[in-house]
Amino acid sequence: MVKSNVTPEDPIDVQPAIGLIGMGGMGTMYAKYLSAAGWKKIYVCDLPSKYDALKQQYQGTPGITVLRDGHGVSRISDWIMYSVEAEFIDKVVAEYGPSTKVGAIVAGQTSVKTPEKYEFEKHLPEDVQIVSCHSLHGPTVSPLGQPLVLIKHRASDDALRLVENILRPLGSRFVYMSYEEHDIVTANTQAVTHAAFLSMGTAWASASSYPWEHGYYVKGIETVKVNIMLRIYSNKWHVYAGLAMLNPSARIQIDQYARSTTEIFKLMLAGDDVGLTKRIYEARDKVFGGNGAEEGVKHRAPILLSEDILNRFSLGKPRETSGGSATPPSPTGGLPANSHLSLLAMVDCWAHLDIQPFVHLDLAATPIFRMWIGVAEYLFRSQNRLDAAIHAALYDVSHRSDDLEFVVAARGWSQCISFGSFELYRERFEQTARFFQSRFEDATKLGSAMIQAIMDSSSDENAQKA
Ligand SMILES: NC(=O)C1=CN([C@@H]2O[C@H](COP(=O)(O)OP(=O)(O)OC[C@H]3O[C@@H](n4cnc5c(N)ncnc54)[C@H](OP(=O)(O)O)[C@@H]3O)[C@@H](O)[C@H]2O)C=CC1
Ligand SMILES: O=C(O)C(=O)Cc1ccc(O)cc1
Repeated sequence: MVKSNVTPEDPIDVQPAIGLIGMGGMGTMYAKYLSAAGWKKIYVCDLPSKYDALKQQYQGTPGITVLRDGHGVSRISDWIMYSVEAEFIDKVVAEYGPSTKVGAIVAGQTSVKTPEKYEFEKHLPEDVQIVSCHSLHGPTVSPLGQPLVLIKHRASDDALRLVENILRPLGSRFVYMSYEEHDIVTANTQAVTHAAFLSMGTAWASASSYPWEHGYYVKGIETVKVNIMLRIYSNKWHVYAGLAMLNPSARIQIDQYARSTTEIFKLMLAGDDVGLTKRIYEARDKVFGGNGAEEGVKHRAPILLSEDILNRFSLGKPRETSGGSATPPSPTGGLPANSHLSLLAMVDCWAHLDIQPFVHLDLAATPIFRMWIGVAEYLFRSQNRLDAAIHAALYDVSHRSDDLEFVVAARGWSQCISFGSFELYRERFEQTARFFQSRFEDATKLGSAMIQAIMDSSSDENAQKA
């Protein structure tokens, strides 16, 4: 085996042969960083039908050799990563797994690990080691400082060291988990968070309303909601479908999210002031402070930037509101009061499932999850803002039609995911995505800048603490 403490500065004949099967968003990102670091033997492939185009694309790129298919890559590589759709992992590993080089180490980049583990165990030869991985961010986000999960499943310590050394140039933070822990954590963080944003998008699209156009969703945390929703719908549908439908824990979390949304909406319709306030306060205390919350949660610095900075990333302009500069600042920033049903339901859902989002935040947060907790925290840690949301939920009907659409959408997504049909999921996703398509380019740029600003501000804070 290649020595585990190898670096890109070592001569080519002692460097590991790195294999990448699947050259979509994630495979391409890994190829870029590993080649730039100086690894000199990187073998890549996608489907054989894309061989010529890929060869053209990588002509002259240092260290990268394009091969026709996964057999070629598997036969010569010491570390191989499958970066293909989770839906196809069975077929792809069944085909190329048996060609894996004797003693090689195999990984998958799939966002859901239960099927990957099963297929690796079924199709990889006994002498092959398994150290899987998962970058907890999309391909357009810089990997620097982001969590990169490593799963030492069937491997020696030396094999793990070698994988760490191969991947070090990404600059990510290694997080160690088992296959099983991975799927529980990502169901708690990604799957249920995506359900909220998918539902927002479907609700707005069903109401034929661009949220940045009528002036309700253009400031502060509304900006975050809109930008992240657009970011998700501009990504590949299969990424979200796979992690929601193939992860055994995800359906339970997504079902609870729909249940929380519906039950809160019923309390709103009934005008049940006491019942709604009790329910929301109990959830708040459990997740953000009070009985049952971790001590550290109550004292940590907030995640989000100031409202003024968030406003810079808005796709729209606020509606003119009455009242001049003498008007005192309102908890809603002068906009019609929003019930923030999506957030009330999120915190209620975390509370019901005994999920402690801040524990996941420190361990394995994706940028989107980090921002979603930030938004929830912004609302729930301010008594004024939370009370304004509860008051709006009960007595202000300006957002009521959006809330109704949201309830229907959340239930619809949960039901779709429970059916487990990729085709149905794709149709739902693409129907909403088509409605927003014209703004994807702007939203991707704004969203990336917003994510970077939030990441930078939290690393500044950490640096100050250190
Ligand atoms: N995008 C994201 O934000 C993240 C994704 N992931 C995970 O990484 C994996 C890849 O995702 P991503 O790169 O975004 O998806 P892409 O769709 O961009 O890339 C997957 C690539 O694999 C190709 N492929 C399919 N079958 C084969 C095969 N038999 N041999 C070689 N290549 C094949 C696909 O071709 P074709 O399109 O023709 O099917 C496609 O080019 C997924 O499992 C995803 O869950 C993990 C972290 C983040
Ligand atoms: O940050 C998120 O949740 C994203 O949407 C990007 C993403 C998608 C899939 C992954 O496996 C990891 C990250």
